Amino acid sequence: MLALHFGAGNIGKGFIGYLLNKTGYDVCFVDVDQEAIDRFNETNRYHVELLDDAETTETVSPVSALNSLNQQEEVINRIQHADVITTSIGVHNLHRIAGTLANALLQRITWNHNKLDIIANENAINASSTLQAEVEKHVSPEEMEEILSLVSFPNASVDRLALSKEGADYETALVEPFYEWVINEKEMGNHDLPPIYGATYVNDLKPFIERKLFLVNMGHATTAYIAFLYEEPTIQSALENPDIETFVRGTMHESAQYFVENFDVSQDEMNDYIEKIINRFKNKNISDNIFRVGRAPLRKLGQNERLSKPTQELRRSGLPTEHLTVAIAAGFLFDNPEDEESVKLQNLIEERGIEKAIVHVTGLENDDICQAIQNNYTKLKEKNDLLSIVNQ
Ligand SMILES: NC(=O)C1=CN([C@@H]2O[C@H](COP(=O)(O)OP(=O)(O)OC[C@H]3O[C@@H](n4cnc5c(N)ncnc54)[C@H](O)[C@@H]3O)[C@@H](O)[C@H]2O)C=CC1
Ligand SMILES: O=P(O)(O)OC[C@H]1O[C@](O)(CO)[C@@H](O)[C@@H]1O
Repeated sequence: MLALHFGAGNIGKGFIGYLLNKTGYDVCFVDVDQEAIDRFNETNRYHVELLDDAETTETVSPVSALNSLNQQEEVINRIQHADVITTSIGVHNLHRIAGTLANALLQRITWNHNKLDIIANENAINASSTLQAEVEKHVSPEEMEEILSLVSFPNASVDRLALSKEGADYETALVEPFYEWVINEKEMGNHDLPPIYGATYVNDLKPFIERKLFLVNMGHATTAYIAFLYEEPTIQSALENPDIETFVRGTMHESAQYFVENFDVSQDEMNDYIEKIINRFKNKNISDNIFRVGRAPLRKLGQNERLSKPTQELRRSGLPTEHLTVAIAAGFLFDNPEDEESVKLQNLIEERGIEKAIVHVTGLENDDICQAIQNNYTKLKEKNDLLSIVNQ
């Protein structure tokens, strides 16, 4: 069985490629990083090191790799033969592979009548549907209908902290022991293949992807943005400060109310989930740079994203958002000259002012929330004490 995976980065290697290999697939990565591609093809393997006390290491083999930029024909050929296609290239990059996919799928459906699932594993709501919409832009409505008679884009939620070693060590992915890959079975087209090892199949993905994005990703991004203000270099060093830990826990408890209110989940279950996440973040075997975790703040502060969406939903239900509006304000202060989106965000604030920037970036419509974010932005800038801002 052949699995074609776009994105040989942290999640590609440490999570998706690892589980596809365990299921019995030959994994072929498609990436744009030629050095990484060469390394895969030289050794046909890589290592996955668990961030546990034993530093358990497993080898993933056989693997191969192609370059999506200068090996188009080979990539198109593999898309036609693949049994499953997956991605983890970043949701903002999905449009970059859509043209190649469209071209290859049109060729594939003329001769290969096996059903195909294409699963985008990105931190976003319905990333596979986003990829489908991008593919749609490259074909006529009739061609898309033909493609969709054989090809499906099931949505998924992926949860595992995956990072790399310092320097360009293409051969080793570092991952926490925990993982959760949840796939919407109702949206799958091919039910004949063996289930993916370690994956969970559900009929309703919404509670899973939202729980992941609005608690794990929200909490992680919040820690990074607050850590930046406290000049802490890593998520772990930041969470050693009890004020930061208390604050991050506060954002999660606010967000959790959205789930208690809207899904079949109890307060106790949410409390347990929150404590597990905080312990994962504090894993003493991880040293996670805040600029990696906080990267791309324009995306993370966006309308349907980890911070703004739960805040909007909670306000709609009249529930508290005191912590979340501070976390959003901290996001607007995240200033990393090496991060393209952070630079754009700071320029936007400079050019249009913080008030307009908040509305523009978050899409939040409620005047009270926007005002609260703006007030908190000023207080954080003046270096007011974090917990006192929340309690004012
Ligand atoms: N690292 C983590 O802990 C987690 C990451 N994710 C999600 O997984 C996705 C990937 O994240 P990471 O693996 O951390 O990022 P990464 O930066 O380590 O890997 C992304 C890979 O995609 C490649 N890429 C970019 N554009 C491409 C293109 N057009 N064609 C082929 N390859 C391309 C890059 O060269 C890179 O190797 C993101 O959407 C992220 O939100 C989800 C859960 C956890
Ligand atoms: O592309 P994004 O959204 O920054 O996703 C990567 C982040 O998501 C996480 O899985 C959880 O917050 C982190 O490990 C990682 O920093």
